[in-house]
Amino acid sequence: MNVNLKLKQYINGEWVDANSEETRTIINPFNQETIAIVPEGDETDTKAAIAAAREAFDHGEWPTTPATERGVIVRKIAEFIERDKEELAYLESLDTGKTVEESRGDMDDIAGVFRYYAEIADKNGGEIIDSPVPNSISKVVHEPVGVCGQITPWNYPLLQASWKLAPALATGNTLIMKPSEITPLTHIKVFELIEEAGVPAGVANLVLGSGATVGAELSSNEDVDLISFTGGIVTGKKIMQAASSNVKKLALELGGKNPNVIFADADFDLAVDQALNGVFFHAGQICSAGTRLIVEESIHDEFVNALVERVKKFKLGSGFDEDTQMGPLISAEHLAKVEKYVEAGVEEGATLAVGGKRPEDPELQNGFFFLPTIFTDCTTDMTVVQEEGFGPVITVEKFTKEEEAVKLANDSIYGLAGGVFTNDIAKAERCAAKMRMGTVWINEFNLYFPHAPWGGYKQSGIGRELGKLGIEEYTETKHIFQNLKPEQINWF
Ligand SMILES: NC(=O)c1ccc[n+]([C@@H]2O[C@H](COP(=O)([O-])OP(=O)(O)OC[C@H]3O[C@@H](n4cnc5c(N)ncnc54)[C@H](O)[C@@H]3O)[C@@H](O)[C@H]2O)c1
Ligand SMILES: C[N+](C)(C)CC=O
Repeated sequence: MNVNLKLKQYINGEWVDANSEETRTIINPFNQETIAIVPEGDETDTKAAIAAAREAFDHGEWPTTPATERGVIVRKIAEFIERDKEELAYLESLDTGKTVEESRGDMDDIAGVFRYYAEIADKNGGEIIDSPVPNSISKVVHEPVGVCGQITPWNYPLLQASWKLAPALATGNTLIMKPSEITPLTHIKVFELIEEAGVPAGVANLVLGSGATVGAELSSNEDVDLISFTGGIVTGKKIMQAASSNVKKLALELGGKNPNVIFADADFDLAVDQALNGVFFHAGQICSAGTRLIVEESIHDEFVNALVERVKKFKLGSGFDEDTQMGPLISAEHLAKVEKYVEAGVEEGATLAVGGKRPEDPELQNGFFFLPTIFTDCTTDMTVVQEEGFGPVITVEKFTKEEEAVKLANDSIYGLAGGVFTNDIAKAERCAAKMRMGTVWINEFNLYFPHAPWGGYKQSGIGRELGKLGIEEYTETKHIFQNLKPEQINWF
């Protein structure tokens, strides 16, 4: 596909190179070929973008533009994403290695997010509340927070960006977006669409560059009012510290080590299928991947055998081949991390049921591939059970009693998501009520949509994206009290 992309940063309505003129080469994780050379911005580019966003917020029209008009513009972005879906899906797969079919699904989801926030942009108009004071009006209004820094990861580049861009724009904020330095292509494209939709100059800015420079400046700069971050827990903690500089509002969407509890009375084939999908989709590089299987002892062996048989038949390959089920990992660095993680599992005594190494297929040698891997005989104290590996690796633990399954599921510093498979709905509801996670799926795994909030308990994060709560992250709430018959107090 021939794509005509600007390959620049977007600051104050202009497409610009990095101040330093430095660049970064973006590579295809399937074959390590160069796919683009983009500007490598730094603190100076970031400061310029923050100044533009500050000016647009403090003196521009966007924050006071009627919400209905902002909704029209956000809806246009959704329409342009639908119009350019093939191009966007192509760029996302080129950049991340995920199958193009999956990227097409992401683009549908992304357009849906912009549509959802376009629809509710003008439905957050505040309320009149009962005042205890006679002859007074007491009203609550919602206002944009101000200048927002937004930082996204490489695994779902544009999807995670849409969860931030759409509500921020709909509510009248100005923003600076920083994508992961290794997957900037669909961000660039969507900023072209933001410009085409008529978002005024300075309102939405895109700075490309590393976390240590651009990300750190966004997090610590006192002209930024809010920082919304999606990424790893270690980075999240750094951002939390940096954001204390001016007590920024903070939204953190961090990692997960997500349990999937399979009871013996579950629909067996459904549970096997969803367990595989819940982990190996996008080669396990999903925050909510159900990498921690907790299986009732009476079906454990049969369940593991069924998983292994299916895993052996997976087709690894280019995301652009129609029969590919699983693409490569994102980078050489990440592949090395996953290998080390698997080595730790072996050293700690887990049994390797399948996978555990790079594939030997000659066609895959230039890509960052790792075989789908299943560990059995796992216990909660193991690194592979506690840490987020972010690769195609399942650990399997056994349980005999419902309370034990819930206890295992909750034995984690994370609390992003989890699943329960059973045909006993009362049991499923009991487990869901006790599982300490932002999302619990019953007889389903890894489903998300714009109307339902997304976020983590415990160290999986702070705040919520999507749904009505997703818009609240981008608004301040103000109480305005008006005395219609003021009287002197005469105290002093
Ligand atoms: N909870 C969710 O919804 C969700 C969704 C997707 C990914 N994730 C998590 O993201 C992680 C994988 O993504 P990753 O490897 O890109 O994460 P990462 O934390 O390494 O990087 C994420 C972003 O932060 C930037 N960054 C790095 N150091 C920074 C710093 N000091 N200050 C500011 N920004 C900095 C990076 O450049 C990148 O843009 C996983 O842990 C995954 O679970 C969570
Ligand atoms: C939030 N989600 C599931 C879209 C991507 C997580 O990595």
